[in-house]
Amino acid sequence: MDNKILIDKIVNWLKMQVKSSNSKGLLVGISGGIDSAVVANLIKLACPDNSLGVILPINSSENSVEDANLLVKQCKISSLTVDISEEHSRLFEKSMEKLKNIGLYKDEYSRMTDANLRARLRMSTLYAIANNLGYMVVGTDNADETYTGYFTKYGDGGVDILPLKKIFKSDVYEMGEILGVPQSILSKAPSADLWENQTDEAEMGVSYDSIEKYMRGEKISEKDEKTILLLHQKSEHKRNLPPYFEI
Ligand SMILES: Nc1ncnc2c1ncn2[C@@H]1O[C@H](COP(=O)(O)OP(=O)(O)OC[C@H]2O[C@@H]([n+]3cccc(C(=O)O)c3)[C@H](O)[C@@H]2O)[C@@H](O)[C@H]1O
Ligand SMILES: Nc1ncnc2c1ncn2[C@@H]1O[C@H](COP(=O)(O)OP(=O)(O)OP(=O)(O)O)[C@@H](O)[C@H]1O
Ligand SMILES: [Mg+2]
Repeated sequence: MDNKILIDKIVNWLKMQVKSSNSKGLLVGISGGIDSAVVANLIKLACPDNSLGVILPINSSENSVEDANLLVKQCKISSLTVDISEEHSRLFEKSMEKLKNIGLYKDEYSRMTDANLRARLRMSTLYAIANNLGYMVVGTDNADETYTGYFTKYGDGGVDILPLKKIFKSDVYEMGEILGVPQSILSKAPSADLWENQTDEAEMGVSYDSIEKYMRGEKISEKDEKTILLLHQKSEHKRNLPPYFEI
């Protein structure tokens, strides 16, 4: 589908979601990356007077905060910044200290523990703001991330609606270009920004290009196919509701 038409369709869908849920508006976390840049533009178009972008730095690089602010200017969305660096380090250190005290702490998982806590603290903060405003939290996960499970369960995955869930990353970029997203955001490598120099493709071990080809049924290398399948299988639980004991 033509990406201009896609934008109109998603904007209409967002308006319908607000109406059918009796919500007062929509908000999104703005990171300085392309997915949230596109979502911020879309919610501003759908709800010009009742949309909000929230910038949530956690010892984030100056560069990503700058890009987040640039994006706010570009799409003219109302915004606020809540720096939660201190809350993050306090909670992380306090809980890990308790684990250390009972001899259970595992240093090798420390980086991922810290990273996922960032995503979940952002989720909690977004919901605190959404509760107060009567808004819904809009997620930014795209088709590639959904398929590979490249998101934190109940972190950036903990949202009310997902406008990009079926959209490939390459189409998100094209939509970004059409919407006028700043060049610095369009040209940088996708990153969860959860630790220094993290990039999505290096961490997943496969390129977005291969993921999309695979999802379209096109031929890719055996190695990439194996990697994608493993990521998909390992993350199955994230795409389902929690299993429960049936009486
Ligand atoms: N089979 C199973 N059935 C039910 N639950 C299961 C389970 N296996 C693990 N779990 C649970 O899931 C947890 C692991 O899942 P999770 O906490 O998500 O953690 P995990 O999948 O290990 O890590 C999240 C990944 O997403 C990436 N990420 C996060 C945030 C944003 C972005 C981005 O693109 O911006 C990327 C991050 O870099 C990392 O690679 C376990 O601690 C356990 O609680
Ligand atoms: N510093 C931040 N402030 C507010 N929200 C954030 C921040 N970092 C991450 N998020 C939220 O988590 C989402 C997931 O991050 P992710 O990196 O997948 O998307 P992105 O940064 O928008 O695009 P890209 O994948 O190209 O980096 C973001 O889209 C955003 O909604
Ligand atoms: Mg990012």
